[in-house]
Amino acid sequence: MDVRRLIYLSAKPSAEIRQFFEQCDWQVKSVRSVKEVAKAVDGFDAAGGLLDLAAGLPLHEIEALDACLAMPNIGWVAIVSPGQLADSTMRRLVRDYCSDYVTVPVVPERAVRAVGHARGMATLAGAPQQAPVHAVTEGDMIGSCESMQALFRSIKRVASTDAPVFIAGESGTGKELTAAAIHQRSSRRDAPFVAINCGAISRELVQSELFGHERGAFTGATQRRIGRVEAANGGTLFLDEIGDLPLESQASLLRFLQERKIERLGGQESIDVDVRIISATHVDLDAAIADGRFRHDLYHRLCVLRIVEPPLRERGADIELLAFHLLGHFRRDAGRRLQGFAPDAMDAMRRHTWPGNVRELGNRIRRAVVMAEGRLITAKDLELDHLVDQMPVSLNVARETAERMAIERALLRHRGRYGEAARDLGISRVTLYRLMDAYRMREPDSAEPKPDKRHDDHDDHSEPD
Ligand SMILES: Nc1ncnc2c1ncn2[C@@H]1O[C@H](COP(=O)(O)OP(=O)(O)OP(=O)(O)O)[C@@H](O)[C@H]1O
Repeated sequence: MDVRRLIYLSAKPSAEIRQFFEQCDWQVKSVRSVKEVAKAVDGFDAAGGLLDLAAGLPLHEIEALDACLAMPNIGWVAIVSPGQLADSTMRRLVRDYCSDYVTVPVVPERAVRAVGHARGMATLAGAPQQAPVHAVTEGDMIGSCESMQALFRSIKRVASTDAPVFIAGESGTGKELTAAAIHQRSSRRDAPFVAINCGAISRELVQSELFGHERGAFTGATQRRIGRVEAANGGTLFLDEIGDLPLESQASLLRFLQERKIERLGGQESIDVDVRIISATHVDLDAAIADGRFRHDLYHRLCVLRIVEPPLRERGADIELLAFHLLGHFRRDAGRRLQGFAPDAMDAMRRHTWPGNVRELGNRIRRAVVMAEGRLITAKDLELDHLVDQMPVSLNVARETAERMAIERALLRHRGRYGEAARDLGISRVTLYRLMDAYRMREPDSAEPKPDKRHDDHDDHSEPD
C-alpha cells in the first residue's frame, strides 16, 4: 500500500493534529527545525508537508526555509494565524512554496484534505529530470563523449611528466580547468597552482606581474613584490592567453624557460624557480608567428606536449550533461522548484553552435534560472527560441507540447486545483485527468476522478483529496 508520509514542521506540534493525521493513515514525522526536514525525507518519495508558521519559527529558521521548501518532493501546506499573511515574508513563503494554507484554529479534516492534495501535486512533479547520460569527471570537469574521454586520457598521460603543456581551444572550452586537472594529478599537486591571464594585464605591468619587483624599481613600487612565476615555485604556472603576451615579455619568459632563473625588476639577484609551465590560447598562434607577433622559439619551448580542447558543439549529448550539471549548480541559488528543461530547450541547445562554449552555456542557464516562469526552462528562457522556430515539428508533437504546457501552467496558476484548472482550460475534469495520464504527468495509479463527488465551488481554498 502507498505510504502517505507527513513532515510536520512546528515549534509547538499539536497532538490533536498529529493524531488526526495518523487516524487517516498518515505516517507522521514531527520535526522542530528546518535542518531536520532534509533528514526526514529520503530519496525522492513524495511526502506531504505541514508548515506551522503560526507557532512561530526563530529568524534563522525563517531564513533557511527557502531551500527547505524548494525541495520538489514535499507538497507543503502552511498553518497561519489570522493576519499573519499581512507580513510580506510570510506571504511570499506561502505563495511561492505552499499549495494551500489553513488558518488557526486548524480544522484537522481540512488540513488532511489540503495536505493530501499537496502531496499529490508533489507526486506529479516527481523527481527533477536527470541528465540522460552518466557523467565522467576529471577534476572539476565533466564529460562523457569520446572527445572528452580522449581529453581525460591526455590529462592523465601529461600529468605524469614535467614537460611544458600547450592547450589549444576556443574560448570557454575549459582550458583553465584542464590545466588545474593536470596540476591536481601531478606530483606537484601539494604546491601552488598559479593562473595568470596574460591578456588581462596592461603592457606596462606584465614584466612586474610575472617576475616581481624590488622596492623603488619604478615610480609607485613602494614595496618588494613577488611575481607570479616565483609564487608558483614548486608547483604549476598556467599562462592563459599566452598569445597576448607582449614581445618584450616573450623574450623574458624564453630566458626563464632556458635558465630556470628569474630576476625581479630592479633587482640584482638571480633566483632559482622550479615551476611546470602550462600555457593556453584561443588565438591562432601559427598566424601570430607568421605575422611576427609571437616568437617561434618560445612557441617550441611551450608546446612540447599539446592538448586540444573540443568545442562544445562537437560534444554531442555532453551538452545535456553539462546543462543539468550547471542547472544543479545555479538552482541552489534560485530557491525555486525548477525541474529541468522543456523539450524545446533541449532541441535548441543541440542546435545552437555555442561560440562561447561551456562558459556561454553557464551564462544562459544562470539567466534562465532567474527568468523562467514555469518549472521547466524553455528555449525562450535560454534566449534560444529563434532556433525553435526553424525546427520541423509534426502536428502531433506540436499539439502535445502545447497541451502539456497549457496544463502545467493552469495547474500552477490554480495551485494544483484540478477543477479550476480544467475550467480555465475549457475541458472537463475527466478530460484533464485523461490528458495527464496520456502525457504521464501524474502517477499511473493516482486516484481516478469522481466528477460527481468533486465540487469546484467550495469556499474552502483547499482541494478535496
Ligand atoms: N567540462 C566542463 N565541465 C564543467 N564545467 C566546465 C567544463 N568546461 C568548462 N567549464 C566551465 O566553463 C567555464 C569556462 O571554463 P574555463 O575558464 O576553464 O575556459 P577557458 O577555455 O580557459 O576560457 P578562456 O579561453 O576564455 O580563458 C568555467 O566556468 C568552467 O567551470
